[in-house]
Amino acid sequence: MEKLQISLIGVPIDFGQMRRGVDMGPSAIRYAGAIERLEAIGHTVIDEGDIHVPNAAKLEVHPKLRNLGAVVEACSQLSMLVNKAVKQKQFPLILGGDHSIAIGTLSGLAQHYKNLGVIWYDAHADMNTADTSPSGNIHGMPLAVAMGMGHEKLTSIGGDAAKIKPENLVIIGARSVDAGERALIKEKGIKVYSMHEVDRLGMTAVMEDALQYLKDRKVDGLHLSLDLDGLDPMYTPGVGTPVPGGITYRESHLAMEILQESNMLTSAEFVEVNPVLDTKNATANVAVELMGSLLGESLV
Ligand SMILES: NC(=[NH2+])NCCC[C@H](N)C(=O)O
Ligand SMILES: [Mn+2]
Ligand SMILES: [Mn+2]
Repeated sequence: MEKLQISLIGVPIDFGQMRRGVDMGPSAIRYAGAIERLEAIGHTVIDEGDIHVPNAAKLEVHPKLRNLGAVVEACSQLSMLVNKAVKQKQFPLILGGDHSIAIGTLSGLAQHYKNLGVIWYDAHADMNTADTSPSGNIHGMPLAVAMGMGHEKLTSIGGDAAKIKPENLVIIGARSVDAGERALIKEKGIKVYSMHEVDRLGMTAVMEDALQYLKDRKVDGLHLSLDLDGLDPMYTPGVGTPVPGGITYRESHLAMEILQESNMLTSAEFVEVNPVLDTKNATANVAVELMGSLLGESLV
């Protein structure tokens, strides 16, 4: 296995939604031993620390985009850091924070990867715009923004062009999809392995199929965006928008191991860990264990 230079970037933001506390996610994941775990595999970790997240109350507010100004600021900074890491041939590993940060991550990656593949491991499709969102929460919008849809202040971070192509995106674990998102998935023909497919085909087939699909698309990089609410809340209770009937702990490790074996992965992010809602840091612990499987830990 290739030993990586991992650029670890924390994004302590909870402005993309309403449950306070997810801004403590990066600390919780660090306390759960992320760095030690990655170093034990043989990787080098360059810890960039946490980016500065400005006070939302002092920045632009928008009736349908909660804390717009703060999210734009944080994502712009993150985009630059991710871009810098990729330029230096490092592997960006981003710790959230709520899922709005993926706007910054994908923007930074898109400066380099012109045909980026994305695996979105999540109970949700995160593909709303201000017009379709039931909540006004930007953490439910990053995929729409990355495809070039949504408020100009969000879509223009790191350049106006769309950051990902709809046909290079694979969603795994979906089970709570809003009407507007469903319409967009249909319209764009986006590949979704919902819980139905996970149950029916099993995780091995889902992952092998997903990776073959992305290989056929000739992607030049592969990003994993893992929302801890993709797993069933019995394993990861510390998330702001839990949805029952999720992916199991074992299926998730298997998915990470298959991703590792593929040798395709070029970046990853772990989001929505909310210590305030967690029990004994269980969710951060799962995040770190999954990082281990994803980045080459072996059982024997
Ligand atoms: N990253 C997340 N946990 N997203 C949850 C989004 C929930 C819902 N679809 C919304 O737009 O508000
Ligand atoms: Mn989610
Ligand atoms: Mn999400």
